[in-house]
Amino acid sequence: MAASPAASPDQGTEGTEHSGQRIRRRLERLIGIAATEGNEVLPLRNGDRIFPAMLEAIGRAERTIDMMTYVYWRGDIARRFADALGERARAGVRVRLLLDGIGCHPIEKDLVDRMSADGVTVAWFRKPPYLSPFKQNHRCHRKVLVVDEGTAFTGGVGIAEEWCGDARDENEWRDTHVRVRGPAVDGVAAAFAQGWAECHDELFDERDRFGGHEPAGDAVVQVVRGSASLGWQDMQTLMRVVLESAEERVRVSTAYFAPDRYFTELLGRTARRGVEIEILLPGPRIDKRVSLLGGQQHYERLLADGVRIWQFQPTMLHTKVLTVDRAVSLVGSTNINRRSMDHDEEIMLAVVDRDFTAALDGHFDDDLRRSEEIREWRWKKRSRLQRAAEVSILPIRRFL
Ligand SMILES: O=P(O)(O)OC[C@H](O)CO
Repeated sequence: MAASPAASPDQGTEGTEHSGQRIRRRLERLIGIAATEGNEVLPLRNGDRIFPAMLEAIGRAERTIDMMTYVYWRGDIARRFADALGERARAGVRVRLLLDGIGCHPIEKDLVDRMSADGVTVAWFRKPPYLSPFKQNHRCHRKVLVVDEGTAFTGGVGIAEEWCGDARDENEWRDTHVRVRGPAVDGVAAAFAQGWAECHDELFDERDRFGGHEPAGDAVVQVVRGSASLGWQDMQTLMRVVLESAEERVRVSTAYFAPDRYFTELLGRTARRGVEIEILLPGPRIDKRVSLLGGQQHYERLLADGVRIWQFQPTMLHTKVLTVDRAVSLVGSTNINRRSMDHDEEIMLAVVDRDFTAALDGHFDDDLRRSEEIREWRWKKRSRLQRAAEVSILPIRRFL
């Protein structure tokens, strides 16, 4: 792990290790997926660090590149990825790119044609209109890159100009991605394989070696995949277990916060039993105001329960990160909304690592310095227009 550790003011090393181990075992038993040891997980903050790391890994690929994304839009960065993937395909690397049929709709068609001509196998995930209406609502929201079965990336970043830069102003979105090395790469690769299997006949070939992984670091990682479901699903269990296990502090930073009644109540209940709950959300620069409204209907209740809520001011906040008790971090594609919990294909890494968690908590502290807290007394005095807007989205809240 490359992050600089921050000593916990409230909890010593032993305490965080105990919390981490307890949450790890609960997750293993209740989700049924073993965590792996010996991983290196490197946090990457904003496009200035995320994109060079991804492009570097692509450039070094010798055998296989698998990439899936919900967002592949436009701009110079979109062309740079297409060039990098195409160059490797021309060099004989097997390159597979899975694009969500709705999320990636804005991609330039000639980029897709160019990549295909270079030998990249491009597949579309549930692309309308050749789709049953029952499937339209279930999108591939995962962002995954796996290179040579040994290096993986996941997190919130989309391949588009909006994500370039360092969150300095409204044109540079704030996001967090991670690079993973070690046995947890298999779980990330499986998240790609699940989507690919649905869209393409060939799942693997002789270029996949299926070798073992050398230890690459100290982090314990469980890879949790979420999939559309009518009933309870693993992503919901993951969130429920970490909230119910938290003893000291939970920090959430999420692009889209519109939980259902169950998770709203669970957040409130967790705060009422004395756990500090801090939620960081986008503010005036949010790209989808309707999503903000979906969460704002819950603010009054959450604030009354003692939950603290901030809104990030400079630009769109697009992160999907949660830390618990300075011991465990969740990072991946999952927002705290119904789309991520009920409808879409998601991936989240549960990372049991004190240093990694300290690094993400440090990012959170930095972000708070550029955020405004929502105060309960002021929120109660919000305008009638705002209240009416909150009510107006109720009929569509289950799709947010
Ligand atoms: O769904 P997210 O969180 O990946 O965000 C992508 C949005 O469509 C951006 O507008």
